[in-house]
Amino acid sequence: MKRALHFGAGNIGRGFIGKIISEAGYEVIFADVNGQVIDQLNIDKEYEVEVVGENSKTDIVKNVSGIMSNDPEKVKEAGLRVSLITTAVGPNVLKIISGSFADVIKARKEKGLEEVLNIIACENMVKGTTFLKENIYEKLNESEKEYADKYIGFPDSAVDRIVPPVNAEGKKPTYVVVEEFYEWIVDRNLIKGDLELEGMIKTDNLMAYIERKLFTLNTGHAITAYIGKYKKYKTIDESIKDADIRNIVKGAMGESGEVLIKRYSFDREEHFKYIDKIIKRFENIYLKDDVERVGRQPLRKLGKNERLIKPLLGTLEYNTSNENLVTGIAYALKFDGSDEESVKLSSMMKEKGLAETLKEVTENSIGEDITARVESIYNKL
Ligand SMILES: NC(=O)c1ccc[n+]([C@@H]2O[C@H](COP(=O)([O-])OP(=O)(O)OC[C@H]3O[C@@H](n4cnc5c(N)ncnc54)[C@H](O)[C@@H]3O)[C@@H](O)[C@H]2O)c1
Ligand SMILES: O=P(O)(O)OC[C@@H](O)[C@@H](O)[C@H](O)[C@H](O)CO
Repeated sequence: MKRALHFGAGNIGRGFIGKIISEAGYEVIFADVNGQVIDQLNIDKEYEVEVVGENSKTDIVKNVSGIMSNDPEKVKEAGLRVSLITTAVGPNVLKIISGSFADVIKARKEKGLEEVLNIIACENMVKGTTFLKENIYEKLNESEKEYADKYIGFPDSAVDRIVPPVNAEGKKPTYVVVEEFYEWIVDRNLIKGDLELEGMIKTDNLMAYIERKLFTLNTGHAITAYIGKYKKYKTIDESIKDADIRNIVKGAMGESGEVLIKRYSFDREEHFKYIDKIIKRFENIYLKDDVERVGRQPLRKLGKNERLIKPLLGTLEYNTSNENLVTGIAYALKFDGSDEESVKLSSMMKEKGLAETLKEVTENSIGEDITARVESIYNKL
């Protein structure tokens, strides 16, 4: 049986990527720092995935096990036995785990392995695998880099499935609830060997797909969360039902859409159908997706290559409208989530003020005009 190693046995790891890989006939070894989940995977060797929506169903994912990600020997041992390594740990964690990947590559070279290994980061970021590869290569010497160039593929990917955290009474810590929709798109040109997985779409045009997903779904999702939290809604489906929020969210997705249509020559009618389908996904009452989860890590989400600022910069490039995106950014700055980055953002806003905070988190990528417009909306909240 083919084997795969997946870093991040969280929502997406178990609810999407690990499930797809297991159902493609692989044994899946999960690596995580969450001992409770790892222990449960090793006890049961399977876990339950509830697919919720109009046609709900329960799937059992089999042939799984777990190792602690911070046990270098276990990670190296697993890395020698697999042909595929994937991640879903969060963009901020990729740098932290890059050393484990470097150790696996060194061990495979020492052992003289000539089988190919594909490494795919399945994160909400543009070119996550390329970023991971850069961090890995910093830890390799010249001959190890030559080995990696020959035998290791680093294809970038775009992942899409809404998978909220769940604490269901009487369910195991490995139980996960997912929506029906899923889309995993991988850059065909960077795959080594013949990686064929049912449920994985290979493309020559990955950037278009990554930007379409991140700057449509995640742009709208974030703004739904930020305004929803401000208006004291708990879940995404409650927020998107609020007509004022819906108008701003659809407006922002449309503004970002105009940029994507110009940049990638998307068919306009098709793209706006894609937007409508995503809004319907936000309305899924069975997901009970918390606005806190969707708004988490606002410093990351206000980054210049991220879901709010990158589309806004596109509107400046193409001279198209952006008032809803600007509104969304103002609400993002108001987000009082409980995660570390939200707490940091709140203290930055208190200590430095809006203009300085925006300048820092967006790496000085938006000018004074936009900042003034954000500030004027922010001050009325
Ligand atoms: N949840 C979704 O709807 C969704 C959908 C598409 C993409 N994503 C992306 O997938 C990634 C993971 O998101 P998630 O929602 O599954 O988050 P999550 O918090 O549920 O899962 C992340 C997992 O990584 C683990 N982790 C942290 N540090 C680690 C380390 N050093 N080694 C191994 N594991 C470690 C955590 O313990 C956790 O289990 C993010 O990039 C996210 O943007 C999420
Ligand atoms: O995971 P994040 O923090 O980048 O963004 C939160 C959500 O928007 C995200 O997890 C979506 O549910 C997901 O991108 C859907 O494919």
